[in-house]
Amino acid sequence: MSASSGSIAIIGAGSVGAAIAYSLLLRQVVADLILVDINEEYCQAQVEDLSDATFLSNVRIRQGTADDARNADIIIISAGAKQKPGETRIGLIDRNIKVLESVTRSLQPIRRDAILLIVANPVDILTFYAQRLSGLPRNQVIGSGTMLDSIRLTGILANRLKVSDSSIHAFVIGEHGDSQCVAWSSATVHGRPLLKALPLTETEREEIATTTRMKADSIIKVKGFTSYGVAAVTARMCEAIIFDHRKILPLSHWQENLGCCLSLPVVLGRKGVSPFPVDLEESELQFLMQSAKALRTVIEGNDVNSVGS
Ligand SMILES: NC(=O)C1=CN([C@@H]2O[C@H](COP(=O)(O)OP(=O)(O)OC[C@H]3O[C@@H](n4cnc5c(N)ncnc54)[C@H](O)[C@@H]3O)[C@@H](O)[C@H]2O)C=CC1
Ligand SMILES: CC(=O)C(=O)O
Repeated sequence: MSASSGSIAIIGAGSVGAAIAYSLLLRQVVADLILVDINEEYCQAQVEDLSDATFLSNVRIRQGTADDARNADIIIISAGAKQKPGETRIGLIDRNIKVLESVTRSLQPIRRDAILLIVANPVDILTFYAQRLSGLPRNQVIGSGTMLDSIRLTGILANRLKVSDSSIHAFVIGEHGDSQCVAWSSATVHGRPLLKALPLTETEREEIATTTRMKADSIIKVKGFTSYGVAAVTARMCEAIIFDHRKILPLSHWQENLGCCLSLPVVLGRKGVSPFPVDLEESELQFLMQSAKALRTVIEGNDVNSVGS
């Protein structure tokens, strides 16, 4: 299989950026990958290491600058601080908003049809500010959001049902963080309501939702970071964009009615995201409202208020 002729720039070549590059390289999503990092020596070493794997694909990988990145089809932002064990994603806001400001400034003038993918945390808040700072249409600035949580949830459910992950459609919605919730009412297994195929008590549902929500914390506690899951998720997003798959995925995007960015299912293709309606039960809607309120509180209560306004 050969890669499409496009290019993807990854800004932030740490554990996550390198894992994303590796996934894109193996999946041959585009012909050219550009890695950019403030730590140029480290970035060069990551490129050297990754280039030892390019014999498996037709992808070229190189170190670049913001000038190179601004002309890419997709620009991924994985630059920023990561959580220490026990720290919340929201706790990263002060450090990572500064990184985002500097990165988005360096990307100007940005290609008008570029898609900006935000991966750094807190991803929903940073997606909101990246929309403001980049000047791109909001549908072209997307956060990886709860797609990773949804993959984690699907894995648990598939295990219980002893079926493949791909037979299950189940979404985590809201914040990629503590206020997220599972949209149980819309979950299906091969088209059948999931709760019919797998009757779960309220307590069991709560346990599954908690395990899903806490998975990153339990990994970070031991190895200090997560990278492979979000890398696979980002590669899938890039494929959907480059090949205009119009895949329905739970991603962080602008919510006009809620005044913030959070995850609900959207259609993802070459032009970015477009809405896809989802039916939620009243209790799920309440959770979603609470999640939006939690995110708005961070935006309103922070001294990042003036960013890009
Ligand atoms: N959305 C998600 O599901 C996930 C998000 N993350 C987030 O991804 C981010 C990166 O995590 P890691 O790669 O583990 O951290 P890391 O510390 O390994 O790498 C971060 C990189 O960003 C670079 N950087 C910092 N400021 C920069 C700037 N102004 N311009 C260019 N590069 C800059 C650093 O030099 C470093 O190489 C964190 O915010 C983390 O919380 C991590 C896992 C999953
Ligand atoms: C770190 C993070 O956001 C995750 O693995 O979900």
